[in-house]
Amino acid sequence: MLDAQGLRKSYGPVLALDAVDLTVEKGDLTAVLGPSGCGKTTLLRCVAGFERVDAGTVTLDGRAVAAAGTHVPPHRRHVTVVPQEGALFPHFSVRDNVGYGLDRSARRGGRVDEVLALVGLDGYADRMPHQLSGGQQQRVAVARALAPRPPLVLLDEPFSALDATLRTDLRRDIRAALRADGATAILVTHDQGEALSMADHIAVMRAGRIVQHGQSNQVYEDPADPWIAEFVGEAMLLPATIANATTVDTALGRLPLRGAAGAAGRVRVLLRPEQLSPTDGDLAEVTRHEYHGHDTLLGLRLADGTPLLARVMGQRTPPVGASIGLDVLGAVRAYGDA
Ligand SMILES: Nc1ncnc2c1ncn2[C@@H]1O[C@H](COP(=O)(O)OP(=O)(O)OP(=O)(O)O)[C@@H](O)[C@H]1O
Repeated sequence: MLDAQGLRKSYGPVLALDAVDLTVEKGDLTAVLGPSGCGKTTLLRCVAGFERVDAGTVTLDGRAVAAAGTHVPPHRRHVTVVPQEGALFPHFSVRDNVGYGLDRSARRGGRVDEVLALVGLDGYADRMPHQLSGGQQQRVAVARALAPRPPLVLLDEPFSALDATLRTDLRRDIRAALRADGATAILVTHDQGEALSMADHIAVMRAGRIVQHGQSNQVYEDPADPWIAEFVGEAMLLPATIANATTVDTALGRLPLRGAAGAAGRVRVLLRPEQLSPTDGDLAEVTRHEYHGHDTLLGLRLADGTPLLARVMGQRTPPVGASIGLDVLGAVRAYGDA
């Protein structure tokens, strides 16, 4: 549905996009995930047509909308945007906000009620925006973006102004609404949890480039480099020595490698806290607890001083000061830049 190739965009001396490629299949929700200032919003604006690209092409549903000598303006790209805060028309009812971009036959055909139901706002059509909570306003903004069945919906940090509890429900409901409507969407976020819980695919962006693009679980389990590993979740990078093609020696013993060993010799391996499971033994000392309700992060220290984290469920939490052994679950990814 979207094929962007070699996008470049500078603002004076700042290179905001540096040869960005991004493809999104029909019906897919792709998160563009990256830290502040990496170019996410610029990428959205180039796709939507609010910015002209300096180089590269954007093809939407088979049609070139940006290329050398071509710049199709935003209203002719038919892409819709859900901004950070809904930007609803304050003097229009919910129905009129959602129906704004629709022709008369679509409005009469019940599309407004259909998309309001999809976002969980059955019965709200006659309210005014100021009679809605922040979360409900964002739901209306999503309904409005879905209503004309655009080729692509762009969600620009749509939940960032909402509190944490509300965000969780909204993510789930908006993901379900996009899916039920068969929409193709890009979600821009700097929130790893949001990207992982909502998106089918994640494109990780750093300093104007997409540094990894894959299925969400792949990006989390098999990050392309240590920076991505640390950016998408809690990561420990443990010094290790390649033992053979399939295993590596670490302070936690010999561990199976995920993928090929690559370079021989000294490496670092990626461990996630949920891969470490406490057992009987005296490999590590528990130094602290970080309680999260559904689980606890244990701060650990190995005999050589190496700090580690293990994520455990409540009933198995060893106390601070305890000596424990550690089982490592699953394989580890090695990085050759030790
Ligand atoms: N209109 C502009 N003029 C000058 N520089 C800009 C402009 N818009 C963006 N930039 C710069 O381009 C770079 C990328 O900005 P962009 O807003 O795309 O990042 P972002 O990843 O969306 O950040 P955030 O998450 O903070 O919104 C930044 O260095 C930013 O300062």
